[in-house]
Amino acid sequence: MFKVLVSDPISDLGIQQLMDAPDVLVEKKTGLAEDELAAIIGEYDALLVRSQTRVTEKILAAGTNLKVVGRAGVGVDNIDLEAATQRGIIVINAPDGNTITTCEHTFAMMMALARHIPQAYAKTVGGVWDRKSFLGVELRNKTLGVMGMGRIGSEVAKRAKAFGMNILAFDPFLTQDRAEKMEVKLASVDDIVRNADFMTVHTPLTPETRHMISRPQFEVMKKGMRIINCARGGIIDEVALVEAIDEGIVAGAAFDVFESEPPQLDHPFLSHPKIIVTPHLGASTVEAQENVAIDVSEEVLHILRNEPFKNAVNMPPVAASVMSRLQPYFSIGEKLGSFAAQSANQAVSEIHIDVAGDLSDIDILPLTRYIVKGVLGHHLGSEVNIVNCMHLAKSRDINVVVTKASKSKGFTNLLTVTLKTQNHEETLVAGTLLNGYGERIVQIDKFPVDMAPEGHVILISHNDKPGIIGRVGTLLGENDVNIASMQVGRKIIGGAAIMILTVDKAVQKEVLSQLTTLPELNRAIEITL
Ligand SMILES: NC(=O)c1ccc[n+]([C@@H]2O[C@H](COP(=O)([O-])OP(=O)(O)OC[C@H]3O[C@@H](n4cnc5c(N)ncnc54)[C@H](O)[C@@H]3O)[C@@H](O)[C@H]2O)c1
Ligand SMILES: O=C(O)CC[C@@H](O)C(=O)O
Repeated sequence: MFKVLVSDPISDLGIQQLMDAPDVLVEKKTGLAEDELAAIIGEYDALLVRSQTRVTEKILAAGTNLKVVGRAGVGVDNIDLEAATQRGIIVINAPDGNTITTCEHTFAMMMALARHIPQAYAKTVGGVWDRKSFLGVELRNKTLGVMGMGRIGSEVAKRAKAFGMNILAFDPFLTQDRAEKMEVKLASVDDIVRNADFMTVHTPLTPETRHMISRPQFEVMKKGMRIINCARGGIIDEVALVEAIDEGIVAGAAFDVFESEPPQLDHPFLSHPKIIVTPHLGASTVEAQENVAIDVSEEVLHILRNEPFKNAVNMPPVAASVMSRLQPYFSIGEKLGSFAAQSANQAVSEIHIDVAGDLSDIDILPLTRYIVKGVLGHHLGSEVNIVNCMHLAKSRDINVVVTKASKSKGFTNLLTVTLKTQNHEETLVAGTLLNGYGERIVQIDKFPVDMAPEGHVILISHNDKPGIIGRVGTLLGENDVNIASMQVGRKIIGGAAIMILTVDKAVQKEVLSQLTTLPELNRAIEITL
């Protein structure tokens, strides 16, 4: 039974599928301090948060059973990603579910800012009928600068067009082609600052975007600019903004987010007549909260059940079309890695992965990860997973080298894993998926073989001499080891050979030792797949 802790308020409807899952127990404990959460997290396999819980290194270190942290939302700045990656904890988010909601909030803020809605409301309900102080501006024919044309920025631009606005857009990944398709004008930060009437930011907060609008930008800014931030506090320099409003450069600002949340009571935004604020409500609609909770619950279930998942923040994204081609090879890839690691008898210094066949034209990094996980998993056990395997390999000075080729010896795809040791020994295992037969190992070192990689395998190296197969069979029989299948591979008659036996149960160490005392037999090891 998997235990899932929900530590922030998350829509019940959204997590219903987790609550209904027969193999999952969901517990809700919100408002816990770091120490309280660290004290109990060890019991849980998954943690579900919104933005309130700070998932710190301390909490992740105490989460000895933790496999996944799910963030019901986009931003993961409340989660220590590096600490999670080092521990092999997958961090997933729900990037799509609140896009429209946040875009609509941005629009609500822009319109409220243009027409002074909050200030006018406050006066009206306070008994003052003031029609003079709140002269607004139209959006039509105004220029809107959008910084960050990702999911939310693009939706904002689309709606702004419907309002008759002209759009200047800046995003390092926005091409001229895409800008034309979206009917926006590609611009620089400087163009926007100098020419827009309204400006809205939709970037993540990164070292590069932190204070991307600060004193130097305010100094050249078009007078009367109105600024909206429904992305992350800190993208716009709060202190410089207040100064720019007071100096008459900026006409007003609408902020949903703050550099530090919640802001202190004496934060200048809270009392400034030209600044309107909401308490990080961008994603707060019934629909968005359900969407993100549904998305994140689905992913958590996949991860707990060892099923393929997407949206892992601490792993590079992979297009669905690429994933569907790679996925069938994950299991054989991991088994090849594990087989090679069990077969190598020295510390590994390099994992060489060769992928030949029709997978050679796509990015095979996810498959590489499964193979590396297979190699490291033999020694590191459950500590290693596809999130931390590359990091673990690097931290152990194990070089991962990947090569690709289009020719694959007649197979649709042939995966070859070669482990190199510091004293230049090599262990090679190659495998494939055979139509109608499933996973096969087709080569071990220089020997062509044909075996299904499963269960307990005894791998013997010997000299190709008469009688050896009989002696091995007799010894195993005497020790109650039942042989399910046997294969022998050799390159030349009488030369070096290998014998691969699949047996019904694990073989005792003493039996393997006895095997090595047989004449002409050089090595006998057990490999479990
Ligand atoms: N207020 C809320 O409740 C709320 C809700 C959802 C998302 N958000 C925030 O909104 C922001 C945007 O979310 P999204 O889902 O659109 O993300 P996204 O990843 O789809 O888009 C972000 C875009 O910013 C661009 N970008 C990165 N660095 C940039 C730079 N230096 N200059 C210009 N553009 C840059 C990226 O190329 C990308 O296109 C994020 O910060 C997210 O955390 C806030
Ligand atoms: O309401 C929330 O959980 C925060 C939403 C938002 O900031 C996000 O990053 O998804």
